[in-house]
Amino acid sequence: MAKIFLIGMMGVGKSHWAEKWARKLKTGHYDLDNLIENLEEKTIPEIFAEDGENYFRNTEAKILRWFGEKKSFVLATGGGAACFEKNMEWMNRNGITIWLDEPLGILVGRLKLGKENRPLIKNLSDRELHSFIENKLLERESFYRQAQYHLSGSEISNKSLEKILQENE
Ligand SMILES: Nc1ncnc2c1ncn2[C@@H]1O[C@H](COP(=O)(O)OP(=O)(O)OP(=O)(O)O)[C@@H](O)[C@H]1O
Ligand SMILES: O=C(O)C1=C[C@@H](O)[C@@H](O)[C@H](O)C1
Ligand SMILES: [Mg+2]
Repeated sequence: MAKIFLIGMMGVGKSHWAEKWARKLKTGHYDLDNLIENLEEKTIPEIFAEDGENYFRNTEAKILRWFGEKKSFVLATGGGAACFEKNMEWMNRNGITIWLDEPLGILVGRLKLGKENRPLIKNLSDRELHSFIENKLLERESFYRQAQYHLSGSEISNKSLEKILQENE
């Protein structure tokens, strides 16, 4: 049984790995962004546009705390979740936190193809996207660094997950 919180920048692969790793661990796989959308019955861009980012961040923090009760899961948080409402401290007290990290070029390349569902980058040109992500990484790094584990590039693997789990048995 493991309580795993995946954190890191948008596009790094939190949703992708949460699904894979939950299947491997035969446990529940959750995505904080999807849970917010289901609760609000709106897409994330709609929530940002109609209710504002503050409302989104409050809802994100509230739903995150549901995981205090759960015994086993892999949760993909949203890209900003670690950086608001003392969420990082809370996750560190309530499970294993893993920062997934990829070089800027990889993030930008992936995000170019997936702007529509991400309100913070939806209206940016490709050139603006590059500097936006670069600045956001600088702004957020001090939060992400608080995670118990930091996996970067090729370190993001099943093998690393197994090692982390062994250390936390
Ligand atoms: N290791 C990988 N190899 C190739 N493509 C990947 C990999 N990880 C993620 N991707 C692709 O990159 C895109 C972004 O991944 P994903 O949605 O998992 O990111 P995220 O960290 O959950 O982002 P967000 O914070 O915006 O929810 C997706 O299209 C996904 O399929
Ligand atoms: O990096 C962010 O602030 C965000 C990332 C996404 O996962 C969503 O939570 C939302 O688009 C905001
Ligand atoms: Mg995601």
